[in-house]
Amino acid sequence: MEKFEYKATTLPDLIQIKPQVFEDERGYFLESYNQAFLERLGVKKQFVQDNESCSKKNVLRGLHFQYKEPQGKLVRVIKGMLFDVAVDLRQNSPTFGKWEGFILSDENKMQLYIPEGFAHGFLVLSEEVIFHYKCTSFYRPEYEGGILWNDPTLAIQWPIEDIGLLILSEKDKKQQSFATYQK
Ligand SMILES: Cc1cn([C@H]2C[C@H](O)[C@@H](COP(=O)(O)OP(=O)(O)O[C@H]3O[C@H](C)C(=O)[C@H](O)[C@H]3O)O2)c(=O)[nH]c1=O
Repeated sequence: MEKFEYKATTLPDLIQIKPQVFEDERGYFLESYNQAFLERLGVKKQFVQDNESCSKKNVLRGLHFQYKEPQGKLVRVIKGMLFDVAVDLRQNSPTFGKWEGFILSDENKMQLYIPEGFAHGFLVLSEEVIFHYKCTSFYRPEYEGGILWNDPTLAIQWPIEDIGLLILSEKDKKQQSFATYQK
C-alpha cells in the first residue's frame, strides 16, 4: 500500500509529496520520509543532513542555493503555514528561470522534493513556522549563492500582506540579481 501521494509540478523533477496520515483517538502518525518511495520517484541521491528552522510571521528566507555540491531538499512544515518557492536555475533546463510557489502547512502536510540546481526560499504566513528539511549534500557556506527575493526578472508573486513588515536577514537584503546567473 503506497503511503504517499505525489504530483508533478510545472518544473521538471520538482515533486509535490503528500504522506498518508493515520489518525486515531490519540492523534496522528505519518511517515515523513521513505527512501524506497523517493527512489521510485527517481530520487537516487541519499540525504546526508537534516535541518530545522523556526521563523516568525513575515520572515522571508531565501532565495538560496549551493553552486557547488548543490543540495536536493525534501522540505516540510511541522508547525504553521508558509509560501514555499523553488526556482529552476539549471542552465540547460527548459524552465530555467521559472519559479513555482506552494502553500505548505501543518494542515496540508504537503512536502516538496526540490532537486539540486534549484534556488529555494519561503515566506512565513502564520504567527510562527517550524520548518524541517533533508539535504542531499552537506552545508558548504563557501559555495552558497543567493538571488534577491524580489528580483524583477523572476517576478515571484509573494503573498506579502504588508511589505513594511517583511523580515529579512542582512544577507538576504543584499542577494544578487538573477541576471548574475543568466548565461
Ligand atoms: C543553512 C545552514 C545554516 N547554518 C548556520 C549558518 C548561520 O549561522 C545560521 C543561519 O543560517 P542562514 O541565515 O543561512 O539560514 P537560512 O536563511 O534559514 O538559510 C536556509 O534558507 C533557505 C530557505 C534554504 O533553503 C537553505 O537551506 C538555507 O540557505 O545557521 C548551518 O550551520 N548549517 C546549515 O545548513
